[in-house]
Amino acid sequence: MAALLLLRRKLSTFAFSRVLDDNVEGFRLHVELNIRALVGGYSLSRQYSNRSSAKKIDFTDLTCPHTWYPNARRKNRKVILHVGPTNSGKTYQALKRLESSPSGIYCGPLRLLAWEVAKRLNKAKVPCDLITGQERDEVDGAKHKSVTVEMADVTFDYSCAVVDEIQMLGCKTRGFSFTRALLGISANELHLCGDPAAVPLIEEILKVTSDDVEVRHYNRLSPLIPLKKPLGSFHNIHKGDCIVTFSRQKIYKLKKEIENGGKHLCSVVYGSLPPETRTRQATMFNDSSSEFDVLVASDAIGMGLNLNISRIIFSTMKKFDGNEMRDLTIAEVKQIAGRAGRYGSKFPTGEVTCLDVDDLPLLHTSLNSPSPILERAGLFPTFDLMYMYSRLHPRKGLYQILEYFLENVKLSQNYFITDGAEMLKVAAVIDEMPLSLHDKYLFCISPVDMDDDISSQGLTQFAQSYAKKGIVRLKEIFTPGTLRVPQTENALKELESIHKVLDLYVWLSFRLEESFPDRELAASQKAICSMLIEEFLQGLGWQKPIANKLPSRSKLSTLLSKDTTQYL
Ligand SMILES: Nc1ncnc2c1ncn2[C@@H]1O[C@H](COP(=O)(O)OP(=O)(O)OP(=O)(O)O)[C@@H](O)[C@H]1O
Ligand SMILES: [Mg+2]
Repeated sequence: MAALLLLRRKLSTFAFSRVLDDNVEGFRLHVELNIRALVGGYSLSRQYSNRSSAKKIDFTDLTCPHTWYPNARRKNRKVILHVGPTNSGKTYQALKRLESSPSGIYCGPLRLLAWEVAKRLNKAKVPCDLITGQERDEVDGAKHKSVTVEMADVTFDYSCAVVDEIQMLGCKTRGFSFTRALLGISANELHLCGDPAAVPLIEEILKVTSDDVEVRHYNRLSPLIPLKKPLGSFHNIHKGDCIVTFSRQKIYKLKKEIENGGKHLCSVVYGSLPPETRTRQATMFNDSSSEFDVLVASDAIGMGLNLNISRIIFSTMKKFDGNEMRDLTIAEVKQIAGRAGRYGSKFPTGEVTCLDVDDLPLLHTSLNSPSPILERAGLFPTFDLMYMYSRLHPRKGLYQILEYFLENVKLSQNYFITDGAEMLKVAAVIDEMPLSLHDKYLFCISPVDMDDDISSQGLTQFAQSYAKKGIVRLKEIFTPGTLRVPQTENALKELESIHKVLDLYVWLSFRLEESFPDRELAASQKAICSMLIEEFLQGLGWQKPIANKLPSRSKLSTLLSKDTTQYL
């Protein structure tokens, strides 16, 4: 951990899984602009102006979340649900509409998808910004935006909006961001793409809005064949195969094993890999002139992505979900299997199988069953509700406020409360610091991984410095020029964590610009981290000489010895 200095405070580890992505933009706009938000039919500003009547408001009443979005409620939105199996052209049709609209927004669940859509629109001469928690790639004259769903702006008026993978509104950690997009985006046309299992719930939720809802059903565009035979041995791997497994150790083990066979080089994609590395690994696999013709991946590839995969091979049908090992759900199996044989790709007929014969029955039954109907959508109290509540209870810290809301919240039958465990972990650490409620909240929704020691210590350090001095210089915590190519898998994990800390700095720099002034340095060091990780990945297993994949060693060492943004 040579690169991270002054990380003094060790945090206790928690058993919860990773929770929140970035949704601060939405919340901040909420605070600034949503003073007219309606709670249970009352105007919050009117009620709030009078303390005694404010006391009568039950801020934990979340039974009418559609009233939180006055802009969308003023519209008579035309909502089109594009539903069907994977690879049926749902996103394609919605994007065609987006492309031909005078202004619009695409909201996706993954940075990779937002990136793919921005690239596609710009290529089609429709200028499109790419906005994620840690990126603002603005294009001259753009009236379109491609964003990760947490960044959707619910105060802006669009001609057309697309929310992809809408069934994610049932996700226990990120569901509320999809619900917010569903209820809050103000657009003439709102296109929702996803699994048919979400249709009844969405229709029910939208009964209380004045939207017109139309459902369009799609069929698969090209066949997906579930094989009766398992792979059996890695000797049977061929070009275009993607082996799916769920732990990073297993990913590296499989990559080594396949590469040591001497026939194939493997790209890898998994969640904690820096997003830019994931993008490059996926691009390398997709590129038919590249020697990386096999993919080893986790379920990080499982949603909406168009990759040149001919066959998906499940190395296991079980996954650790933060608490226990469990079988993959029907929806997960279908999503992952659906990456094989994408229409219009090099492999238009897809195949799917397992490594082990014992796993085949679960694969086959999952592929033949409909996904269970979604019963409820995620919801989370908005910052302004918590803020109003805090004004009446000034002694309570953010932890107590969050806990109070999570325990007392009232919901209609269409909703469940999103898991607040990650936010509570952060609140427990920063509540004693002299920070405003809003700043504390901001740290709570930042993309910190509190289960990762280095990442959580980074957050603590940033919050402490910010509380004490109001300005956080990156060099206080990080020494540029000390990053090295990892030699072991542990060193690799450490580098991934350092990347997360740098990523957190960039994220904070977009929200507290003056207090986190070293965005460029953090971004350049992030880029170096991902190159070093890729260098490590290339050094694994069997080696073929590879031309021009990365900067040469000498170029890399020049990069490492000075601060640069050259590779951003
Ligand atoms: N009408 C079409 N003409 C040409 N290409 C198409 C057409 N429809 C779909 N495609 C292509 O087929 C592939 C799959 O389409 P798309 O990504 O829209 O499927 P999807 O139903 O959204 O799948 P998923 O559920 O996995 O997200 C994409 O590469 C897309 O560009
Ligand atoms: Mg799609």
